[in-house]
Amino acid sequence: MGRYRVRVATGNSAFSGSNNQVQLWLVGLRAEVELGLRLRPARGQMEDFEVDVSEDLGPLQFVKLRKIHLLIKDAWFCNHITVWVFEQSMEEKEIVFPCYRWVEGDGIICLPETTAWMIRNESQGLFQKHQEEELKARRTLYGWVSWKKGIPLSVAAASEKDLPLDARFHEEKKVDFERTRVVGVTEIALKRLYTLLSSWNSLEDFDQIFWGGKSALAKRVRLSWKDDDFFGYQFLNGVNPTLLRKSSSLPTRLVIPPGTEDLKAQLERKLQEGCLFEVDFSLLAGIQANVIQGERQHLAAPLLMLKMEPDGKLLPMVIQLQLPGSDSPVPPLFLPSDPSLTWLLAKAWVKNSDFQLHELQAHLLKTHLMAEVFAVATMRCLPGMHPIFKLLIPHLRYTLEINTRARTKLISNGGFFDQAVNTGGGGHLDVLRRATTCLTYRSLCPPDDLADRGLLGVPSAFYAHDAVRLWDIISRYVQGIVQLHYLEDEVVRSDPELQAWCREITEIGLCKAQERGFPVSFQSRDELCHFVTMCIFTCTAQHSAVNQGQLDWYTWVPNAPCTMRQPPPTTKDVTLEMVMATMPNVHQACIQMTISWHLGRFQPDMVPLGHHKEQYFSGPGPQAVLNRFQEDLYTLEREIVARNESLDLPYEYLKPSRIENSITI
Ligand SMILES: CC/C=C\C[C@@H](/C=C/C=C\C/C=C\C/C=C\C/C=C\CCC(=O)O)OO
Ligand SMILES: [Fe+2]
Repeated sequence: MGRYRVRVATGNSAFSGSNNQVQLWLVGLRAEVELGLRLRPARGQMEDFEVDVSEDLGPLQFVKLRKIHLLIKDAWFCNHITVWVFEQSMEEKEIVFPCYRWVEGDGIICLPETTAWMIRNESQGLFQKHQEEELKARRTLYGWVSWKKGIPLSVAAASEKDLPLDARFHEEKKVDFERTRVVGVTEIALKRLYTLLSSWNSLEDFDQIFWGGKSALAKRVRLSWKDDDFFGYQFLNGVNPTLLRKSSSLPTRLVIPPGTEDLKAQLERKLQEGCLFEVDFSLLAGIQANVIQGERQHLAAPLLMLKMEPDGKLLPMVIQLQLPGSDSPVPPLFLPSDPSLTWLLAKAWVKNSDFQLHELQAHLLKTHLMAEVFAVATMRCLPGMHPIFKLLIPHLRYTLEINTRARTKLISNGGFFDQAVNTGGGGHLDVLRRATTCLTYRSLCPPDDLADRGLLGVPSAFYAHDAVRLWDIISRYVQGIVQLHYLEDEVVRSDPELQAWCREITEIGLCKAQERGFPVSFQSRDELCHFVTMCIFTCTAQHSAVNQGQLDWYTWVPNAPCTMRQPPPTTKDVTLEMVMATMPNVHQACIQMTISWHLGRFQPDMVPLGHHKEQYFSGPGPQAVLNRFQEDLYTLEREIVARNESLDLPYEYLKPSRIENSITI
């Protein structure tokens, strides 16, 4: 018995309130009581009321709530219920029941109090029963589907409309996304009209469409894209810093033609000096090129060799556009000393190839699709009261919807890849399949990946430096939360939901990825922390590193052509006509500009890394861990700002204030 003050907190997004009435129960260890209220929750409001309860409820464990509609169902977004307990001769006690979900229909929803997982063994099985019922319902809502064979599984949803309401964009996000889509459609139409009667036979003609959404750096790209140091810089700190690696030997595919022995000597000297680097696009070899409006497109599988200069500049030394083969046992090598248009076209082929592997491997597969596997497995295996659910859920916001939209608009039949990209038309799916077969756990963990690629400690590798710093900061945050909940390794080993989550990711979502280093169980807190750190890093920092740069590096189309309309050159005699016949046409270039702007622009409702408002945990312990996380991020922010001040090209993509807390675009 005692007096209770109850606070009902409603979400702040549009339509979060409800005209339906809400009924509440307090459920204690010894009894439960219906509060007899009929509340109409209002958007953004916290509504308090007090009740005297005659029964002895015992320690509160749940709040149950139900929305009652007379005529019209009106969904309600409940943030949380907070209860203050006034008991005789005891100071007031605050108990929080997190929700952060839509309440639809008229079913009863059970909200465990925030520390339930820690006391689950003393609750006469009440929490266990709740967890089982919750996961049963979630497994019905969140199903797996194989969208295309040979790539990670996705959420079962033909379009975003099929997703559960809790996975959908909130109104503000949806309106913004649709508005910019309309802007994009309009922009493409206007550019087509504007260029209908104009020429398209010089590189400067791309200026005719170089308006609309673009950044200051995009304007710099337009001026500097032909420069070799600007070209090389992008493999270190551009939109795709994932392919560059330090050479440990001359690649076997690099067949040196007779008469170019001095090139071989230069390469070997740079190798000996430890400053030879390479980017190998062999993954593209043999991929079927797209046919766009009846016009066959073309693909290459380049190898690029670069040298790291003492001043930190990375300069291209040689480009081989195709693998040696029976029809071309000694493919031509293109050099900086070649005629300028020849060398420019060879570099354009490298950047077109980089566009393919960036968008499909680094961006879609290694961030979006990985995050989707984490999201579906989390919803299917971890109950809301589980500490790893609480840790991860803020980093999974909106991901299922943006990925579903990508599958229906970008990489679908007739989508933008089919309309304007030379791996479109089905080749893009083969690239995804090949990339999936070489997707290792190590490649998703920067300390391992950058060590394997020889990029640790390289002064001008700003992505590498910032990625390792962020990994360490996120790792400390994860360890802080894990150590509050798993007091020893045995607790990890004996947590059935956690072990099921691990298996569901590796064996189901990633289609038996244990052969590529992914775990099928966690044997220690360290193993758990490493994996969860990888999840959060992938969903936040890594996506920021490979998504934001689309606006900067892809809107000046010649810097990263989305398609190539003629075969790669086999001689050094390249004319401007050949270059312009190869580069994307007006329509393809307009699509590239618009999509790059749409996907790379700053999201208006973005939540910066570590600054989500939802409070899934309560108490001083978790709050101190989150505070430390935010402090560490702020320290890194200041470090990066200070470093960037001395740079001609500041590296901004891993500035914590620019990293979104989840993959939403
Ligand atoms: C290869 C894709 C890489 C990563 C996925 C990407 C997510 C994209 C998700 C949705 C984008 C879908 C469509 C774009 C929407 C509008 C574009 C604007 C205008 C297009 C004109 C038109 O609609 O005809 O990560 O960011
Ligand atoms: Fe993205």
